[in-house]
Amino acid sequence: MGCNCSKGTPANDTVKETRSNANIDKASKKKKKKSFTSSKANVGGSEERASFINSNSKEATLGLLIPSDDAETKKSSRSVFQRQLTTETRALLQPPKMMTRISSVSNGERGAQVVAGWPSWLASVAGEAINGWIPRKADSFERMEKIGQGTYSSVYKARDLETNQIVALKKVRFANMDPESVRFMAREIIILRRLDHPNVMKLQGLITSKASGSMYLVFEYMAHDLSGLASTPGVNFSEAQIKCYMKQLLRGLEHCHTRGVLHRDIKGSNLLLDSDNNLKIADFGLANFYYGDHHHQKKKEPLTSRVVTLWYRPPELLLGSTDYGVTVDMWSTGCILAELFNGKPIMPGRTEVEQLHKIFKLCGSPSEAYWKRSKLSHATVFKPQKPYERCVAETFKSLPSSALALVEVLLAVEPEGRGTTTLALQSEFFATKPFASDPSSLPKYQPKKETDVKLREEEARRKKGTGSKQNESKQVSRESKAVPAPDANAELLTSIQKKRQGQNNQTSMSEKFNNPNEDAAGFLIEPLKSGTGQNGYGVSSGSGRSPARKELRGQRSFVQRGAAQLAKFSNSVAARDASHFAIANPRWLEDWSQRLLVKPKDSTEHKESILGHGDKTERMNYSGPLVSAGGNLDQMLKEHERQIQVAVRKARVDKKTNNRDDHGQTQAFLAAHGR
Ligand SMILES: Nc1ncnc2c1ncn2[C@@H]1O[C@H](COP(=O)(O)OP(=O)(O)OP(=O)(O)O)[C@@H](O)[C@H]1O
Repeated sequence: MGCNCSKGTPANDTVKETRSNANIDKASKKKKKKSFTSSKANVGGSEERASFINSNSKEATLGLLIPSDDAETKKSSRSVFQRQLTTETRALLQPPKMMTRISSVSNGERGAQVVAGWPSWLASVAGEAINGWIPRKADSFERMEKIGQGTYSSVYKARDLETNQIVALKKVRFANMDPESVRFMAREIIILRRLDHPNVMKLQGLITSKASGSMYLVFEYMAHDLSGLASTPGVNFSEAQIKCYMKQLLRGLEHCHTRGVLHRDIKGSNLLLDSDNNLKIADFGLANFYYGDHHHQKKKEPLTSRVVTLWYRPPELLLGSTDYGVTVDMWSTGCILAELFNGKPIMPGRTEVEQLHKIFKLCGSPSEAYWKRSKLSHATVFKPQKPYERCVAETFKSLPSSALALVEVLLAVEPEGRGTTTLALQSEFFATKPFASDPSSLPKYQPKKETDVKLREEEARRKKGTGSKQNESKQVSRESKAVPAPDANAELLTSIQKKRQGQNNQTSMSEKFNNPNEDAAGFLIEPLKSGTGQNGYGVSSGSGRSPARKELRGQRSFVQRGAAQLAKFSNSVAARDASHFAIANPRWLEDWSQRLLVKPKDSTEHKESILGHGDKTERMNYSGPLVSAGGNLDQMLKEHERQIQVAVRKARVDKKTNNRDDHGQTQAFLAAHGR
């Protein structure tokens, strides 16, 4: 039989309530007695010390050191990158284990932070995120090329001159130190500092200067991401390899959940791989703390439902749930598992409505009992009149039975059925042959990330002289590699960005990010040189001779190459089955019709506050209705369908005239909807 994780509850995902802010205050009082002296750290690791002299004892109490209680870190011979307080002081300053809000620190503490080199704007707004750490200096890194562009950050490759290690620097810039965006970043930092696991990206340090309005998060450099790797022509994952990646993902997630953290944006491009195939969960920009079920005594604060990239977003979030837990990450994990076998994303929806429809078509619609007990805010509109049958088994009949059993559990349409990471790790999938490969036994791949794929495609297009506009080509490449549109979860983030931009209307943020001079401020810039192989990443190294290769050859490959292409535009959108949806509440009808058709351009949409909780009121804002209020859902969906068809026809014409590839259909559709 399949795995035994169908009835799990998040029992293992508990977190202990630990220290209170009182401890932090205590620590801050201690700190007040101390003063800094500067002393240059030696290059080379363990001997390095940034002195922090206790004025009484003259003892060095602050060192550049590996957390001494971190066996894992030591074992992996990671050197240390962030100057930290001693173990004792650090323990006192640790963020509380179950923290749901970003609390401010005392004036004394803030003062100490400023003395330590943090800018006061940061210390005052995000004191807790930087507690116990002192900033690294930009000039202790040699900055190399830009390797990624996120929604609110740019990522650079760099060399840490103190350790000679290659790192990734994630640059977050704040327009006028906007407190809200600083707090968002602080939440990410606090969460990252809470986590310490080989399968979770470790925050190694922070770079800032007193003057600059930006900040860099320092991470270990990772050569690949799972999404980019999976879509590489010629790369076929074996079952043992898929198990290897899934095991690491589940272990990393188990750690997050145990520490009370929901990732809320699990997708292939956020699963980074080093050259030895070690997987780390990255990008905690949407992550938040949550209360497990055992915290009933505490009033649960609502969470926002506008998280998780659309293709990986579970039905309850699409239905407006604000009371959820680890099960949202379990759903995304199920999508990834099926995708790895399938060779392409399994539910590439373009709108929330279409996404929900795809989910119902594949996973069936929830039971009557679920609709009743869940009281989801959008249920009145989206409860189908006739239930949808589940067809996961038929759809994925080529999967090994133990894999299918796990997919069935993880993609349970009702969240309670999805179990936990711990249960998934105990499932038959991991207990049956072929067992998960050891990461280091897998082939070494050329460095290749989703962003590399995009860049390469854009470059190829430029060479071909297709003359397509930049943003169009971005969409093509995104679609062509079956990567979800980045604005699929932009609802939450656009407002942050808008805020930043709004307060700095001379130059757009992206212009600033792309200005090499501005970006380079304070860094030693790498001299132009060829051959990055010395940096120790992915060189295809005769892996054909390795035992892993033999093992791979003997195994079935599940990745259908052609499938890694564009999830092609299809007319079978929500409109097809519009009649399934009950139309009960005209207000929701109106909201959803607008949501379906209108890009939330000027949106201050339903957005969780930085304290980690949703707004008390359901609030959605739109740029303006495209359908008249009071229209019925059938009409609205028909209109949607019509617009899509017009867009498709237009794309076909464009394709002929512009000699573009067939991804143009999607571009045209996106363009028609103002995306
Ligand atoms: N440690 C790392 N090593 C190598 N590349 C990285 C690393 N961290 C991030 N990147 C690259 O930078 C890109 C953006 O990073 P990240 O996803 O953390 O930023 P973000 O602004 O939160 O992005 P998003 O818009 O996806 O939420 C990633 O897609 C990834 O390719």
